[in-house]
Amino acid sequence: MLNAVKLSKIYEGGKHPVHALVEVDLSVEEGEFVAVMGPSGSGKSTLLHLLGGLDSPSSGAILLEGKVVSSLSDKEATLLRRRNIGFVFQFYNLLPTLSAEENILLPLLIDGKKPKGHEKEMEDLMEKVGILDRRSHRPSELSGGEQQRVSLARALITKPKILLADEPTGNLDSKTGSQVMELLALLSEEMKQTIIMVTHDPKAASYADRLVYLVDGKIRTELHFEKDLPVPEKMKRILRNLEKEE
Ligand SMILES: Nc1ncnc2c1ncn2[C@@H]1O[C@H](COP(=O)(O)OP(=O)(O)OP(=O)(O)O)[C@@H](O)[C@H]1O
Repeated sequence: MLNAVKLSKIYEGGKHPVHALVEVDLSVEEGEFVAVMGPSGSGKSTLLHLLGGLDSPSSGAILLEGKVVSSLSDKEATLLRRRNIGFVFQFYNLLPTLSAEENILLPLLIDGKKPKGHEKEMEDLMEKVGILDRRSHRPSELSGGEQQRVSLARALITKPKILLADEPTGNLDSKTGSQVMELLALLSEEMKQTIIMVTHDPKAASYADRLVYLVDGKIRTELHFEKDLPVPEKMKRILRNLEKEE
């Protein structure tokens, strides 16, 4: 589904160039749920931004379903993002004046589509993420967990090939965070949604199928979890890996 080949990013402009990513190779299968962890400054967000076409690499390539997407014009990259990539962020990024359902339909409007034909999809999605009874609420009338569910539905309304999540539980309490992670795991398992998630939280990472651990812009370790391995067992392995790194 998604391949990064010798992906490097150098930020120029400061006193010294920063080598944020150094020849990273990564292949993600359809329906796979990958967690990316690593110390602060190890290149996690840079990787996510490059994979999502928000920034371009200094060298190397990104292929989406075999097609090179890392050297597109700005216009092409915008269309690619709109139609193939869903984003979820730590602070939800919902528009405060719009209701939950208006927020969810926004990506379709931006893409010039009429929301009318998508009512059923939207309702199915709202039901799936558990906010159907909150459809008319504005973000300020929703809890953090509910807002994150709205932002998840908004990211999925365009049926993106890849869902990219940057610290999706970073602003949630532990219980609400676990509920959101259960939802992501369910989406990957049942809807074959491909997900790449950056997180600092070992518990959140334990819901993924694979952990990619970055250090100094390179993949230091990868843990592949067997299917159906319980979350607490995955967490033990992740914590063991973190101990080894520290
Ligand atoms: N726009 C930029 N210009 C210059 N340097 C940058 C820029 N963005 C990131 N960097 C640097 O690149 C390196 C990797 O940053 P990145 O944000 O990808 O790390 P991260 O692992 O996501 O960190 P954190 O966990 O703290 O969010 C860091 O040294 C950072 O200071």
